[in-house]
Amino acid sequence: MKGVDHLAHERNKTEFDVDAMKIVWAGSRHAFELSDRMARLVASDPAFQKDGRIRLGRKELFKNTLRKAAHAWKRILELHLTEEEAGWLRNFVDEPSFTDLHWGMFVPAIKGQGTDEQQQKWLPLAYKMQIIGSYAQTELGHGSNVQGLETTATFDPETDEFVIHSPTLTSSKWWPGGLGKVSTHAIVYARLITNGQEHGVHGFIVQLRSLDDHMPIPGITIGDIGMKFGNGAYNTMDNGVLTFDHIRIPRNQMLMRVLQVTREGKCVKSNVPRQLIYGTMVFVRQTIVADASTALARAVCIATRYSAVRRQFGSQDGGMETQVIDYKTQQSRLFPLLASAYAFRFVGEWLKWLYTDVTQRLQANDFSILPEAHACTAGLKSLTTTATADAIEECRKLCGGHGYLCASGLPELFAVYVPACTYEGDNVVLLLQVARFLMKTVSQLGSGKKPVGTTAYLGRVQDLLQCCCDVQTAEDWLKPSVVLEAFEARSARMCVARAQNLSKFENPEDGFAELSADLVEASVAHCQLIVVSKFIDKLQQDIPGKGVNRQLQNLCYIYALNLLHKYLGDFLSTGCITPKQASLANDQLRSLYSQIRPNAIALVDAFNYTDHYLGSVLGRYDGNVYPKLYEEAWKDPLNDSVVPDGYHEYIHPMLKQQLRNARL
Ligand SMILES: CCCCCCCC/C=C\CCCCCCCCCCC/C=C/C(=O)SCCNC(=O)CCNC(=O)[C@H](O)C(C)(C)COP(=O)(O)OP(=O)(O)OC[C@H]1O[C@@H](n2cnc3c(N)ncnc32)[C@H](O)[C@@H]1OP(=O)(O)O
Ligand SMILES: Cc1cc2nc3c(=O)[nH]c(=O)nc-3n(C[C@H](O)[C@H](O)[C@H](O)COP(=O)(O)OP(=O)(O)OC[C@H]3O[C@@H](n4cnc5c(N)ncnc54)[C@H](O)[C@@H]3O)c2cc1C
Repeated sequence: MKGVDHLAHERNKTEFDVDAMKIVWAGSRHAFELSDRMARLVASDPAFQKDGRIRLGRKELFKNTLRKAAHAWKRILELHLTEEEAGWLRNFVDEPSFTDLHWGMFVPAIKGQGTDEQQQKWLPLAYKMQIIGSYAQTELGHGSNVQGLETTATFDPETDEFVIHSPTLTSSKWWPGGLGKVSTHAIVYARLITNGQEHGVHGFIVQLRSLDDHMPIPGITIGDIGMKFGNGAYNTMDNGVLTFDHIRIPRNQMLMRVLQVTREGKCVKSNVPRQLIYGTMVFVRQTIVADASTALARAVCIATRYSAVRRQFGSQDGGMETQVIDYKTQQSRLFPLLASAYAFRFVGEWLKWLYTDVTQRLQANDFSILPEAHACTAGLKSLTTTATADAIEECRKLCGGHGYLCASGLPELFAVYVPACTYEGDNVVLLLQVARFLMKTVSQLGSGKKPVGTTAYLGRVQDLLQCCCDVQTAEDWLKPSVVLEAFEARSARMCVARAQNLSKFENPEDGFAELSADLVEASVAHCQLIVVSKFIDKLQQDIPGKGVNRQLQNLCYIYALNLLHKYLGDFLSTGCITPKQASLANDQLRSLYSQIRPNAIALVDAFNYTDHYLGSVLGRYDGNVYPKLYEEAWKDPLNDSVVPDGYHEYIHPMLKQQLRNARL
């Protein structure tokens, strides 16, 4: 059987309506149609082809990205694409570029932290791309510790200006995307100083380059920070270094929604909390969670299709060998990743809803759920990006040797994805933020303050500390209430135990530092509970399409029970379940793998990825892996000549030398 036939055969086994699942995956029929149209538009446009990208040198690669970004912008204008359509188009172009920072951080920062007048002035310029913006927060010396940033913005009342200055080497802005070679402006985060007093870190709109000849404004030193991990990958982005030598900007270029500086240099606080200065990060972290499912689905799609095409061992009587997807070990590594892709999709959808809700409340001056929004975006960003980065590497291994070839698409996907564990907040630092939120919530339980939202379960902490898991058979693990209670009890018990340990310290900050590794584990448990509960919520919705809900149920339980298996130490040590119940969960997991198996190919087809987007010979829709892999090898520049360049200089003399030695 050829690879092509393998996948056709697999598709015939499907037990659910794939088209209906495509809509569930996309979020709505509208989102499906729109993303499908944009995917095809990009795939059919030769200007967006990606072949050979990994072989380009840095300069060529970067220029290629500039060309694509300009072409994308041209198409956006010609076709009058909406912001939503343009977002999809960017996704399928599949190449990090300065436009990400412009649309994803510069514009949102002005929207979130700028006053109405500032928005009226700057947004039209940004929307028309008459200026290009970056987000310059991180410095050489500090990234995580935002309050430790050293760049200063000192108000000069004589001229009604701020003087932006880099006082030390470590105060050099370092990392901002789009900054190195493209951006004309940036939101620069600096310590505000007025009348000799410090007022914390704030954002300032600073012009960096001339709009006429692109030369840096005098007093500004700016460039790219150099090559990053992997070929192609994130090297399409010009992450930059920037220093200021007493650069003057008008007073009205400080983003003043949170704090206003008057003509006299007086600071006047508005009614919005200081934390809103961090609002852009909340927005981007939310988009990163949605993107995690996209990247994970891509890797899983490649590994699943290839696992159905690939055969090793098991031939009987000269018959065909076993498809590697039929090995239980392959299933136990692959199917939880497939389930995670769906789980992250749904939690991403929910987080988007939460973010929209918070934004509306903020506009009405209701700041009550900002701490929860921060904890959820930080925690889920950390959880989903860590899991996705690990999963991409696991998918590479699931594809055996061929997974290591760039033609598999996996090395570049890994290299481009892995910094998501660091940017927008190091994943451990973010989990520590979640831990602070959880410990605060637990400490307030005694005062009668009822936790709400994702921490509502902590309000039932007494019950959760005492509850006994009600599982007697493997089938009992298919009850949503049972699974939910196990995850709630585990998280609640871990939180309470950490809080009790913390209370033993005289100084809470000392305790927090000493127990930080344990605290991070509690944060992970809490975030996993959120993902499981949002998946279960999804199952309660009316989901049309033959067999679709059944598949989603299977995936949901695979996600939850695999976590239970992986984090068994937590569940057993907190006494949430017994070893016998853990063993029943494992039995159920194996059964679920068998049920998912015939649907695996259709479940990845439901992602609706074009071959262009996947960029993988192993993950081709038609399964025609071997002929294409063979064809691909000959495209390598090393194969341009039969005898390699360097033969006469290095190989030939060596061979001759050996011949001479042999004669001696
Ligand atoms: C192809 C061309 C196409 C063209 C078409 C264009 C159309 C395209 C359309 C759209 C494209 C969009 C694409 C978008 C994609 C985006 C790409 C993103 C790329 C990624 C680039 C990366 C950027 C960055 O990395 S920016 C830098 C990020 N830096 C960090 O994250 C730093 C991490 N550190 C922190 O967050 C914190 O400062 C801290 C929390 C760790 C600090 O701790 P601490 O010192 O304790 O904090 P303090 O300042 O004292 O404050 C404590 C209190 O504040 C609360 N809090 C903290 N953070 C937040 C927050 N974010 N929100 C709310 N509240 C917060 C905290 O809980 C404390 O509260 P408490 O009540 O006092 O306890
Ligand atoms: C590809 C990429 C793109 C980026 N784009 C931008 C951008 O556009 N704009 C921008 O401003 N920045 C950008 N950044 C910077 C990024 O936001 C920071 O690198 C990130 O926030 C991590 O900060 P750091 O580098 O200071 O790490 P560090 O904080 O120095 O982390 C080093 C180690 O210390 C640990 N650590 C740090 N603090 C603590 C703590 N309190 N407790 C326990 N452990 C701790 C971390 O877990 C980590 O293991 C980008 C970074 C990358 C890699």
